[in-house]
Amino acid sequence: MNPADMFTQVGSVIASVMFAWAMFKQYCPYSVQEYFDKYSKRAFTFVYPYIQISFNEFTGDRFMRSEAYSAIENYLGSRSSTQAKRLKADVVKNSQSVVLSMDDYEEVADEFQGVKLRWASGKHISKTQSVSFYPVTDEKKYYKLTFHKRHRQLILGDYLKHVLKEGNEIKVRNRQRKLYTNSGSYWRHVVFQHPASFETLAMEAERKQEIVDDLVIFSTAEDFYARIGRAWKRGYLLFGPPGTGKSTMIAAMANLLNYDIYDLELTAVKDNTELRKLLIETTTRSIIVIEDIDCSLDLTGQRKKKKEEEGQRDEKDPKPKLPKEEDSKQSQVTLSGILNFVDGLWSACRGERLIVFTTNFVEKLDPALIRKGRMDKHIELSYCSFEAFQVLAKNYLRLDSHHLFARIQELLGETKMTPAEVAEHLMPKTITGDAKVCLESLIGALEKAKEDAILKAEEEAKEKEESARLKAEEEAKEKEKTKAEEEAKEKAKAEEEAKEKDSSAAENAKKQAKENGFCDNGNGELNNKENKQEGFSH
Ligand SMILES: Nc1ncnc2c1ncn2[C@@H]1O[C@H](COP(=O)(O)OP(=O)(O)OP(=O)(O)O)[C@@H](O)[C@H]1O
Ligand SMILES: [Mg+2]
Repeated sequence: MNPADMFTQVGSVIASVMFAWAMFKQYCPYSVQEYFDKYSKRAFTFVYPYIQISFNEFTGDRFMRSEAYSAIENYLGSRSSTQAKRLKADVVKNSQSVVLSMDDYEEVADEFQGVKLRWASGKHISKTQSVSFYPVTDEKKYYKLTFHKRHRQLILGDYLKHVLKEGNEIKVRNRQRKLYTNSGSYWRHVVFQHPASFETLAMEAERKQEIVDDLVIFSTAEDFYARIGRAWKRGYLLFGPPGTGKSTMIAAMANLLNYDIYDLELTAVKDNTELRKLLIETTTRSIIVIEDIDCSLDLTGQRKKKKEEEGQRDEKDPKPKLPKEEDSKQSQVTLSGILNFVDGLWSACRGERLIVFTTNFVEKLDPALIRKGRMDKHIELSYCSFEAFQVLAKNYLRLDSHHLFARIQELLGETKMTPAEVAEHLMPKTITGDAKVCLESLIGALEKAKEDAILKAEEEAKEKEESARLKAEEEAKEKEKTKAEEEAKEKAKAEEEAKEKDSSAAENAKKQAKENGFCDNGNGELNNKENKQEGFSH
């Protein structure tokens, strides 16, 4: 048979089969067709030696993107770039790099422990159109994994675990980190691009290393936390005066661990329920930050009576930004709400999270809030030491040593200056960026700060002396006054007594006179009765 005849015959066979199929579809009852369909698929599966698994892009009814799907997408990215012919490109990491993934209806092969398998991408186009308030996706993408059934155990176990792990790692490496802030009960985000790092953080090297080790140990200790039955969370309390690097350290932490930041503004949270909702929406590998927790809420006073609070709050204390519960309908977050928030985080949310509180006044916080177990590590950030200054000098001026360093070391030992202030003096002062100018400016500022501190101390001592003198004077005056009062009292008493004595003497004399025959003439004079009688007779 020549090829032309063969093609003609094959063509006529195909045409006949298609005609028969069309007739079958047209005239056969629907139930029979369904029955036929079901059993033909079963017969096919019986002889077909491969297993297929589909991973859909969306799962659940809330249009949640499947974590498995995105992990597979990342995992297949590197394989697609070498195998697939049609690729999709996406820009990540602050527009600095391009990530490739396979386009729809592409196939790539993979190998795991000598077993060959195939991944294919595809999509279902939904025919139903629903009118909805929310955007509806008509395409439902999926990845399909095909492998021989004799490798079922290996693929369903180790291989899929390996794909998800590697995919998630790639995702973390490629993702643009985000800085979330809450506006009411929702989180809004921007791309997080803070250049702070532990290398540039001005701090004693030993303490810095301790913090870095603590963070790294935490981030790699998933199995440890699971073994000891603790949630994979850690709380940090950063405290110290303004400008000592608390916020900078948080950014450095996020950069070190590749975490997102959730900056929680408590004053914008309506109540405890809203707080809980925000917490639940946070994602894994993130740092939840509450800055200036002492100002956000009057957390120290919530357990005390209102009057006590008002009496105890002095002028130096920052006023609570948040009105009290009864005064405000805007925010009713309470200390117990915060405690539940932290404990809820510890128990309710899967995955690794850090929670960081910052404060300028650690002594004002309720001990319950910062106890170990809630805030595991307390880190004090204080005034600039010479070691911290050396880090700043290296960062700002690229200087390891300079003859002016000795004077700076001496001055830093004698006066207090925050790293923020020191850093300000190290900013370029001339176009040529002369380091000496900066160092001299710092020395000038330190000397002035020292003088000011001495003057302040003298003034304070004077004020103290003056107030002691005034107090002594006041006390002496008070003493004199009491003495004079006591003397006057005694004098009055003596006079009273003398009067009483006189009057009783007069009374006695009167009595005596009466007894002797005298009477009172109404003028206080005593007349003899007999004399009177004589006068009448005349
Ligand atoms: N330890 C430090 N190392 C490097 N830079 C620092 C350090 N401390 C402060 N700075 C510099 O000072 C600026 C202010 O620091 P930062 O905002 O971290 O202070 P803070 O402790 O959070 O202050 P506040 O209590 O007012 O929030 C930063 O932009 C940073 O450049
Ligand atoms: Mg800060």
